[in-house]
Amino acid sequence: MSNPIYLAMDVPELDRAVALANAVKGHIGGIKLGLEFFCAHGHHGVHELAHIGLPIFLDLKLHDIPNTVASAMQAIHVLEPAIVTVHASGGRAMLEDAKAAAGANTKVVAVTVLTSLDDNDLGQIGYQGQAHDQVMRLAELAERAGVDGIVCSGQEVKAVHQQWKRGFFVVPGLRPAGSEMGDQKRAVTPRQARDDGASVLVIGRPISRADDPAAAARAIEGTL
Ligand SMILES: O=c1ccn([C@@H]2O[C@H](COP(=O)(O)O)[C@@H](O)[C@H]2O)c(=O)[nH]1
Repeated sequence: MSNPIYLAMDVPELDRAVALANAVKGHIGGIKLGLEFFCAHGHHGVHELAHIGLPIFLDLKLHDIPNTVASAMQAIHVLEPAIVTVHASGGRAMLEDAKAAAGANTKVVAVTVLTSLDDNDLGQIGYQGQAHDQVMRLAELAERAGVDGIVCSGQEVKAVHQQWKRGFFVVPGLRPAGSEMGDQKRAVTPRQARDDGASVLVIGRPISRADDPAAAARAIEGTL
């Protein structure tokens, strides 16, 4: 089985990002580039990291009207990303158009409820009920719309996996036992997420901010 760990490359400087990727590449299965990286370094930055030879996950969390999201998907097609994120709450038509515009080798995954939100936060933005129920609802919408899978926390992935057997599940908000939560609120360990059916484990700060990122990545890999 291939290594499910994707390193979240949330470092602002391109040379640091390349150095970090080179340091840990033997212990990860892919590289996740988010908004921070893409806004700073664009296509050039993606090419620089693609040279390392690992799959690239563009975590752009696209969320707009269907035509705009489809156009954005076409614009990043040339980068041949393995995975791209869109927001499930953009609605069914947006999800369908995003999938139709993506390349055949790109998985489109829909972000359900950010792992930095808990039930209380959801109440503040007007959602009734619990994060778990909202994730399940949006997972059903994503499956019907024909995208490849969803992004959810490790607290929901087992239930989603039972409901959507062939789905592709990206799980961020992972924390090895004893590490700092930071802004993550629905966190589990990488091992638990993997055991519960995660396809991809997104891990950032526990590796990128470690004194020895390669040792941290190797230690997490060893727990899987
Ligand atoms: O619900 C979500 C969706 C995306 N993310 C992203 O994952 C990483 C997590 O980084 P850590 O440092 O391991 O917390 C980060 O790039 C987020 O943008 C998420 O955390 N939750």
